[in-house]
Parts: sequence; structure tokens; C-alpha cells
Amino acid sequence: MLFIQTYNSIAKRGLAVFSTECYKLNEAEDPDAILLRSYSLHNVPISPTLKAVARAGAGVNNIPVEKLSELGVVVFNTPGANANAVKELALMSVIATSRHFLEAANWTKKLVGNGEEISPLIESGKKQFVGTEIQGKRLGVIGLGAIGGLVANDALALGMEVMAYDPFISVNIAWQLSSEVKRAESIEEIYKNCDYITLHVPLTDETRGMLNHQSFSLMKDGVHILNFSRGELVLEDDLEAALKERKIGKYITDFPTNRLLSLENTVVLPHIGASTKEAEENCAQMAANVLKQFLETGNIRNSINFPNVNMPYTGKRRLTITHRNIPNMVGQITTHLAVYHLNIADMINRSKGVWAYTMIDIDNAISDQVMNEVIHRLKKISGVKKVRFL
Ligand SMILES: NC(=O)c1ccc[n+]([C@@H]2O[C@H](COP(=O)([O-])OP(=O)(O)OC[C@H]3O[C@@H](n4cnc5c(N)ncnc54)[C@H](O)[C@@H]3O)[C@@H](O)[C@H]2O)c1
Ligand SMILES: O=C(O)CC[C@@H](O)C(=O)O
Repeated sequence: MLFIQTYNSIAKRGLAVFSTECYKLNEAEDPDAILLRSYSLHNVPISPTLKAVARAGAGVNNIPVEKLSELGVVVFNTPGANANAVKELALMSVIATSRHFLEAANWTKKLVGNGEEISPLIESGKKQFVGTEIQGKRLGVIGLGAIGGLVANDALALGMEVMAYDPFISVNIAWQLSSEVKRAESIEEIYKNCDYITLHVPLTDETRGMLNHQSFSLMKDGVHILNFSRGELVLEDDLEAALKERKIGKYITDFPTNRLLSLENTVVLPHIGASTKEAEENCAQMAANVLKQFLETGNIRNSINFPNVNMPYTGKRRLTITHRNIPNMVGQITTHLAVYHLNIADMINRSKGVWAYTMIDIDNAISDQVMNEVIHRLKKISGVKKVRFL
């Protein structure tokens, strides 16, 4: 029996992946795996039974990835599964804020009760909502991943000029990107030249506070900034000052804070970038599937801390080991197997940064006692984190 702990509201289609007698959801204090969305795991005690965490979504700043890696716990996310939802909301916001959509709709509602007068009232009042068209304006996309790539391509289709900055762009996204997207050599090029700037980078130690007084000072007057990534990418003190002096025309974000809610020229949404039926189902299903595959076969797909590994599962006894990426690990592991005359049928060893993963299929029948002894020995190897027999 495997125990899965879920946090947040996970779409039924994802939970259904675990609807077999091998799994129990939310019934154990010491789960084998966690499936979550934005819930913060930073202060949650980690049980020694925990083998994997799957984030139904893209951002993993709510997960203590380093701490989990040290414990040999594999962390997954769902690349691209909610990208279309965020793209649609971001592009909608570019148009909506340029046309004073919210203000105009709210003003019109207040005309209720004016009967025949409504028509003349709107014709005289609409001059306060004269907007700008986005066609021909320049959008700066910072971060050309799953979301940024879609935003860039579709903004072109809406008639915008697009300039983008991503020093770590993946080959996959580069292939999908229109050749009309202008490559910015530096982030300052985006700041200086764009009418709209949209952030699509993860929150990391490097990106935290990336928009601040210095970056605002380089921007065009009245620039619209969209932040559907994470609130902490923007320094709030500096943002408030830039909004007050009208340096920033509009700040549109999915990450409310008390201060932002009271500031003029902000549009603050309740973290709904990924809140579509389609995105919620995609994320939940993808996260649940990678978790199930890992728990049952040891194969890893879409992990952010351990390498992708795929070895056909034949049902033979399989040994999986998460460990540090250091020399002679495979040699040490196989030496211990040889003590018990265990014959290796197949084997894979891959690394990702400082972490590595080894899977070994064993030909022999193995008793529980031998399995326990092997696990005990392997865990004593310096750098070995978690050992499982499947
Ligand atoms: N509002 C929401 O509900 C919602 C939904 C999905 C994602 N997000 C946020 O959006 C972020 C991006 O999502 P994604 O699916 O596009 O992720 P992604 O991993 O596909 O793309 C992120 C991109 O940012 C780039 N990048 C990293 N550091 C950079 C830097 N300093 N400068 C420029 N580019 C940099 C990476 O190279 C990558 O291409 C997530 O990390 C998450 O925080 C929010
Ligand atoms: O789960 C959500 O609704 C938000 C997810 C989003 O922030 C993400 O990083 O993918």
C-alpha cells in the first residue's frame, strides 16, 4: 500500500490516477508521496517515508527543494501544463488595461436606474475611457519558457512587436519561437524599449527583486508591467514609488499584498493564472502520472532535482538509489550486490547537477532479509540518500 498526501484542491482527473487498491489518499501521517499545488511545504516536517513530491504546476518556490534533495526525495513539476491558461490571462490583461476595460465596465454599471438617459450618458461619459491599441506597440517578454514562449508568439499574432530576454532559453522553446521575436541581448534592452513588460521567470535567489528602482528608472514612462510569475520578483517599495510618480502606468499582478490592493493603477488578481478547468486537469493528471510511474517503476520524468531516467520495467526486482553525483558510486553499489551474488540484468546511472540516480534490475530471487541487508549496506555509503527495492 502506498500513501499519498494531497494539499490544495487537486482536480478529480488527477486523483483518479490513484483509484486502485494500491493507494490510499490522505490517510497516513507518514506519506510515501505528496501531491500539491501552491501549499507551502517549507515548514512541514518531512517524514522519512517520503519518496517524492509532485507539484501540479510550474513554480516550485513553495517546496524546500534543497532540503528534499538532501533527503533523496524526488521533486516533480508539470512543465507547460498550465502555460496556455497563463498566456490567455496575460494577453487579455495587455488589452484590458490598455482599453480601461475594468474601469469602463464598473462605471457603466453605476448608470443603472437611468432608463432612457443611459444612451446620452454613455455617449458623453465614454471620453474618459479613451484607450490605446496594442497593435504596433512593443511587448517585452522576460523569461521565454513554456508561458513566455506562447505569450511571445501570440502577441505577434495580435500585431505587437515582441522583444524577449532569456539567457537560458531551451532548444525546444527556441525551435517553437517565431523568427519575428526580437532577441534582447540584455535585460536593460527590454527595460528601455518596451511599452509593456511581462515577467515569466521562476522565483529564485537570482530573480527575487529583479524589478526595482534601478530597472524602473530605465523604463519608458507609462510602461505597463505584468507579473503573472511571483510577487517577490518586484520590490514593492520601489514599485509604489514608481506608480506614484506615474513612471509605471499600470501594474497587473496575480499576487496580492495588502499594500498593492490600496495602490492606484494596479490590477490585482487572486492567483488565477492557472485557474482554468483545462489547466487544473492537465496539471493534476501530469503530476499524478509522474508520481505513480516513479513509485511503481522507479522511472523519473519531469523532476527538477534528479535526472530523467527511463528503463523498461520488466517486473524483475528493481533497486533504486538516489545519491550524490560523486565518483565510484556505481562501483561501491555493485560491490555490495556481489557480496550476495546478485546478478545485474540491467542498470542505468544518470546525473543532474550535484545529484544522481541509479536503477539496477536484479536477476535473482531475493529474500526480504537479503533486501534489508542490502539496503542497510547501501545506505552506509557516503553520499547515498534513499534506497528502495521495487
Ligand atoms: N500565475 C500563475 O498561476 C502561474 C501559473 C504558472 C506559472 N507561474 C509562474 O510562472 C513561472 C514561469 O512558468 P513557465 O511554465 O513558463 O516556466 P518555465 O520553466 O517553462 O520557464 C521559465 C523561463 O525563465 C527563464 N529564466 C530563468 N531565469 C531567468 C532570468 N534571470 N532572466 C530571464 N529568463 C530567465 C528560464 O530559462 C525559462 O526559460 C513559474 O516559475 C511560476 O512562478 C504562475
Ligand atoms: O496551482 C495554482 O493554481 C497556481 C499554479 C502556478 O502558480 C504555478 O506556478 O504553476
